[in-house]
Amino acid sequence: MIKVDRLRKRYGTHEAVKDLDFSVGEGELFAFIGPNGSGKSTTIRMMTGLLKPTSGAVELFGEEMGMERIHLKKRISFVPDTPDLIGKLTGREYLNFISSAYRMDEAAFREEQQKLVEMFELEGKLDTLVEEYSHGMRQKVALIGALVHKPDILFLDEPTVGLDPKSSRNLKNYLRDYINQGKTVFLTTHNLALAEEIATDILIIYNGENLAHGSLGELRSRIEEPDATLEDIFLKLTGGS
Ligand SMILES: Nc1ncnc2c1ncn2[C@@H]1O[C@H](COP(=O)(O)OP(=O)(O)OP(=O)(O)O)[C@@H](O)[C@H]1O
Repeated sequence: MIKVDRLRKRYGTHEAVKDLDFSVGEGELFAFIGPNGSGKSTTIRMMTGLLKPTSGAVELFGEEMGMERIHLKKRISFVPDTPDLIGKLTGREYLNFISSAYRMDEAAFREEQQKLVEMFELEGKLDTLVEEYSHGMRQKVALIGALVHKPDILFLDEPTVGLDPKSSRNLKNYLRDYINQGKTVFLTTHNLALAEEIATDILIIYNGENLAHGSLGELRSRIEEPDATLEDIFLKLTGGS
C-alpha cells in the first residue's frame, strides 16, 4: 500500500529527512514516532503529496505519489496535527463538502456520519460554526471528515492531541477495527502507550533518520529487554534517561 524509497527533504541547509526507506502493507497500522523536530510531519506531508521531496519517492498503491495525483488522493485521508478547517462553515456544512468532494453516495454518507458523530459525542453540535468549536471539537470534525469516506489509507498526524479520554479510546478501537477490515493506517504520535497497544509496525525517527524499525517484539529484542515498554525502548534508543 505504501512504499517509501530513499526519501529526503532539505530545508535550506537543514536536512530534515535523510534517506528513509520502509513499506506498509494492507491491514497494518504503522506508528511513526520520534522526538520533536525529528521529521515526522515533514515525512507525512511528503507521503500525502503536500510537500515535494528533495529526492527519493513515495509510492501509494504501486504508483508514485505527487502533488497532482488526484486519483491517489481520492483513496486516502490525511488529518494534520493542527487541522485547518474552514471557520465560516458549520461542522455539518464542512462534512457535506467532504462528502461531495469525494462523490459519496448520500445514504452511505449519512449512515457513516451518524456513526462517527455518535462515537465522538458531537450530536447536536454540528450546526455550530467551526470557528466557535473548541480545539478538541475541531479535531473531532476533522477526524470525521477523514473517516467518513472510508479511505484505503488513513494518515493521521498526532490524532489524539486535544481529544478527551473517551474519544481517544473510541478512536483507538475504531482504528483497530479499521485495519482488521484490511485498511491501512499510518500515524505519528507522542502517545507511546497508544502506539504500543495498536501498532503492528513501529519506526523510530531521530534527526531525520531511521533509528529503529520493527514490531514491538523486534524492538524489545534489539535492546535485549523482553519486557520493555515502548516508552523504555524509545528513551533507551533516543538517549533519554
Ligand atoms: N517549512 C519549514 N522550513 C524550514 N524548516 C522546517 C520547516 N518545517 C519543518 N522544519 C524543520 O524540519 C525539522 C523537522 O520538522 P517536523 O515538523 O517534520 O518535525 P516533527 O517530528 O513533526 O516534530 P513535532 O513532534 O514537534 O511535531 C525541524 O528541525 C523543523 O524545524
